Parts: sequence; C-alpha cells; structure tokens
Amino acid sequence: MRYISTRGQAPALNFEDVLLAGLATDGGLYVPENLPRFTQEEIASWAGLPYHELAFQVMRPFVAGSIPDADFKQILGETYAAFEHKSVAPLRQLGANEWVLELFHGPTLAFKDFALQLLGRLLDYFLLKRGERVVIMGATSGDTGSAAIEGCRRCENVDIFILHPHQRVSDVQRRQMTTILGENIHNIAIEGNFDDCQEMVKASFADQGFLKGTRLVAVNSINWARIMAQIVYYFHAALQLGGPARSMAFSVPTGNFGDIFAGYLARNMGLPISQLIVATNRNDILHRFMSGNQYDKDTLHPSLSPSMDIMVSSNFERLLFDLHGRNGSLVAQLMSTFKETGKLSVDNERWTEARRLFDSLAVDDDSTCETITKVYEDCGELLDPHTAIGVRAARECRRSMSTPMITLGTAHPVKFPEAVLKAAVDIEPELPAHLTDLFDREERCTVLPNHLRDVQQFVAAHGNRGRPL
Ligand SMILES: Cc1ncc(COP(=O)(O)O)c(C=O)c1O
Ligand SMILES: N[C@@H](CCOP(=O)(O)O)C(=O)O
Repeated sequence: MRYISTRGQAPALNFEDVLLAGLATDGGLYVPENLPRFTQEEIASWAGLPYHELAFQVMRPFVAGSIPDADFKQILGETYAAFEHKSVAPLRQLGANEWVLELFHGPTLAFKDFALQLLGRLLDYFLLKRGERVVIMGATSGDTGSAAIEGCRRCENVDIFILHPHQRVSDVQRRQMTTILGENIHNIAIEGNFDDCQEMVKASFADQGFLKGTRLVAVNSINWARIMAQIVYYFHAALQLGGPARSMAFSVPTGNFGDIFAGYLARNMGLPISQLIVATNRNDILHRFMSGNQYDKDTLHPSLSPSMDIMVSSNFERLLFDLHGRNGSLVAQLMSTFKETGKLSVDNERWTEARRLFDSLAVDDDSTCETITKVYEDCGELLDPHTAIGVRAARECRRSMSTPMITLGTAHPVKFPEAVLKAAVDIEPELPAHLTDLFDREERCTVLPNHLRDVQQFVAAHGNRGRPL
C-alpha cells in the first residue's frame, strides 16, 4: 500500500514511513493512494470475530508490504488485550434503535486508546528493527495526550513531548498525563489554547532544524495510523447490529474531524452507512461549513466539552482532497488561502456533495447538560459531555427510525466531573481501580509561553532521554 499527500507534492510513502512521519513535506496529510473495498459477503463473514481479529481483517490491506501477517496479528492481540471490556467496544442501548458505542474501556478512558495503544506498539516494532530513536511531539486538548503517553511510555526508542493548553483541560485529564513520570516523557502546558498547541506541532514538522537530525513523529490524527485504527470500530458496531445486511447511522462528537473521517472511510470501504452526523460543541467551524459553506476561523471558546475546543480541524483537509477529485494543487491553494485569510469555502457542487455525505449540528453547554440529565433519568446511562453532544445531534438530525443510530461514546464521564455536576444527576462516577490514587500522585509539567521558539528549545534540551539532542 502506498500513501500520497493531500497537497500532491511530497513523495509517496509505504506504511512504515507514513507511521514514522507526521505531516508530509509539502505540508499535506497522507492518505492511501487506493482505498481497499470489501464485498458485503466478506464483511458478513467477519460477524462474531473477536475485536483483534476483526481489526486484522480491516487493517491488513493498509499495512500490506510493511508488516508480515503473523507479526501484525500478534501486535493486535496484545493491543486489544489492554482493554477492560471483553467486547473491547460494547454497545449500550439508549432507546428505540438507538445506541452508544462505548469506546472508553481502554487504559486512559477515551477512544484515543484504540489507535494509540496500537501506534506505540507499531513504533516499538519498527524502531527496534531500524535501531533508530525518534522524538514525538503531540498537541492535546486532553485525551490524545494521556493516550499517547500511555501508549508510548514503554517504547524504548521514543522521547515524547505533549503540549496541552494551560488550565484548559480537566483535572483528571491533566493528571493522567502529568503523573506518568519517566525521563523520556515531557508535559508542556502552553499559555494559549489547543489551536496554538496544534499549530506549534505542525510548524515543527515544517522546520525540523532544532531536532539536529532526529526524526519527528506525530501522535495526533495527522498520523495516518490513527485514522486507520479508528475505522475498525465502525465495522465492529455494524456487525453487532445486523450489518452489513442493514445499514447504520452514526453520530460522532467531532473536533479534529479524525473520528468521523474514519467513519467516512469505512463507508467508502463498503460498510453500508446511511447517515454520518458531525456533532460539535459551540466551537462549530465544521457545522458552519456543513450548513453554510463557511469554514471560517473564529475565537475559540472554552466549553464543558474541552476535548472538542478546537477551531482548526486537521482532517478536514483529507475530506477536501476527496471533494476536489484528489487534486493536490487545488487543496494546496485552498489551504494557503485559509492560512492567509482564516476563511475557506468551496464551490457549490463540492459543498452540495459534502452536505450529501454529512449532516451536522452544534450543541451548546446547556443542551449538553440537558442531554446528560435526560439520558441518565431515562435509562441510567451516564454520558460524558462529548458523547452527550453526539446523542443530542443523533436525536435532532435522525432521518430514519428503522435504521440503528449509533453515537460514538468517546470518553468516560469520570474525566469530566464539571459537566456531570452541572447536569445535576444523583451519581458521581468513580475512577477505575488503576486510577484510584490519581490525585495522590506526583505531577511533572513545565509551563511555557505561547512561543514556538521556547517550545523547540525545550525539546532540543530534553529530547534524548531528558538530555540535549
Ligand atoms: C472525548 C472526545 N470526543 C471527541 C473528540 C473529537 O474527535 P476528533 O478530533 O477525531 O473529531 C475528541 C478529541 O478530539 C475527544 O477527546
Ligand atoms: N481531542 C483531542 C485533540 C487532538 O486530536 P487528535 O485526534 O488529532 O489527536 C485531544 O483530546 O487531545
């Protein structure tokens, strides 16, 4: 399998090199040159497979040529054994033909574990073979950071730097990152917002001189391997509810457009999906694009769903690439206009196509809390605020009552006590056994100003097991 850049100018890479990259050298994101497509019979034959075996079937074409089947199977077996629930991603029924796919039974209680538990193992696999040491830089609004640290903490050849917006992640999220101590683990709190953190990571890919020749690797969803692993659970959910013989609808709490892009790919790979709903919080650039063809930057507002406090949405570029017939020059022009003006719109035909592919809704904090309360009162399921946004959008945008509607349950409510408290439900979620002492653990974190140079100097000074590069 070969991967090409959405801006058309960077060299095509194989899976191993794409995993060990971040942004392409032309600033684009990598996508498969040809998407695999499965027949309905093939998909149907996977019913009842354990999660790691289904993952092998779905992801095998993407890693072809880079990992022998036996090694990939072993890595997947180990990856999904780290999840608490025997189904790995169980479905919970909320109402008539209405479900939540619980993606928070991994070690850090969010959907990011599905890809980052795998990514850490894949990095170890390739880096040990190559005898190479790399630096990881990641930006987080709370969940990617802890999942990346947890996924990579035992990697022998990795130094990891995670940037989060200072005082804009929940206490549980922060502590899940800052209490993992190790000479190769570095948490940096940036005096800015998530977009500032993400921009610094992307700028570092564009200019890697400060790394003195050490390779820079991404753990955010700009890394193709993240998207690849997130495709699997769409198949897993559909197969449990009678797919592919019947089609499904999915509602996806959305920020960086990675998780829903994985659903869009699952549909293009042959899984019958009749509706995909983009559910945002009040930071609604994606909803403004889907509903009015205006992908315009706005002020980023802190919300009760902090992990989705994102304005510039990385994977939107991957969609633009498809909408523009995979023409990299057109995408490069659009992205350059967006960089200069903070605004982007597409021609009417392409926008109509985007609207055919996705429905969307923006949900504010009050409606988020209302939904947490209602769902808890009606069926005893306590939603986290991100999932609640998905459920709200599912209920408001649903097109057919006879099609199963599945909302991705992206995080465990215990990570967001503020929203749960505001929703005034009579239950306080408890941290699972492996995290009960989270608030007693020592924290380590460096606060830095919102300046790229300070961050790059910090990385250069600590990038070799805490010593200078
Ligand atoms: C809990 C949670 N829900 C939803 C999202 C949105 O996912 P994506 O960025 O892939 O759109 C994120 C992070 O971005 C998250 O942490
Ligand atoms: N919500 C994310 C933001 C980063 O998104 P990613 O999927 O591109 O890593 C977070 O919690 O960090």
